[in-house]
Amino acid sequence: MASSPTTPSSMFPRFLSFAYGVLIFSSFCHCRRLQDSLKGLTLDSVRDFLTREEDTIVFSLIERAKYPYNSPTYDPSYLHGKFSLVEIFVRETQAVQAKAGRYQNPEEIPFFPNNLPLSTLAPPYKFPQVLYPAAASVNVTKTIWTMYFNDLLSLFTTRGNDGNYALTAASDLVCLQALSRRIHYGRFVAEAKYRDAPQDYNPAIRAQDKDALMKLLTSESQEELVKRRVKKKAMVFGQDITLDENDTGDSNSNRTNYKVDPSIAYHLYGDWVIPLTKLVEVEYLLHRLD
Ligand SMILES: C=C(O[C@@H]1C=C(C(=O)O)C=C[C@H]1O)C(=O)O
Repeated sequence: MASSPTTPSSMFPRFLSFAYGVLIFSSFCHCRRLQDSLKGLTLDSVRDFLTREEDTIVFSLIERAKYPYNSPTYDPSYLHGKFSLVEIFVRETQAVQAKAGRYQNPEEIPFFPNNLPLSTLAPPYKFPQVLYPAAASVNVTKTIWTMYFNDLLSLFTTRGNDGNYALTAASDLVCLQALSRRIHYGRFVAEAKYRDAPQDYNPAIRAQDKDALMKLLTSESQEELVKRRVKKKAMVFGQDITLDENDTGDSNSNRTNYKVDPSIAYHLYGDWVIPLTKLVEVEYLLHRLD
């Protein structure tokens, strides 16, 4: 028996139910995305954050590289006291920032938490609390401080002294804060990874097995991508721009002089930023079942 012909009018209800289905499905996806973005915590969203932080870090290094090393900034004897100019600058600036509410945001961690004013001028803001409270206090600011002054600074500044010590200290603080925010974001990365696969992480957490945790959270391909992208950002953001007489500014020439050597940016990430982020991830996960 021949089947009845499919007329446009008989297709219409089918089309409607199909469209309705698509609508329900897409609003379900939208709700999921909305929930995720409200929780702010998917591996994609934390990686987006880290990508944006790369810009801040590369720009902060470029700004610091405007000044030579300026050693009196770091030498306590320059002020005839116990502290260097940079340490006093950081302590006092962070105290002002604490008053303005900077450390209400769980992404922000001060370098010198003692001596910060207890009250803030800013009324409290309800930042999403997505971290596991017992694990949230992981803190590697001391390691970042030592790494920055002992290993990093001399790699991307020229030798010399131009007297701009206050500007130098101000640029150092911006670098330190950007590095610290990125590295301590490892807590959020770890939380996202844990929520994706608690069954994979729980045995290693119970055994307090740091090596197993390190293995679970490591993605070598992602690390390579990050390092190459940072190198490229240092090339693009830090190139000297010169205009010839007839240059409209549209062409991409003059890519040879960089304000910060792109391979230093690559190694900064490979040798310090990524390993410290992973250290933070491991330390966070060790307390994820406390
Ligand atoms: C941050 C992550 O975890 C690890 C650390 C990475 C980093 O610091 O860039 C990259 C890949 C992972 O080995 C991630 O997976 O994105």
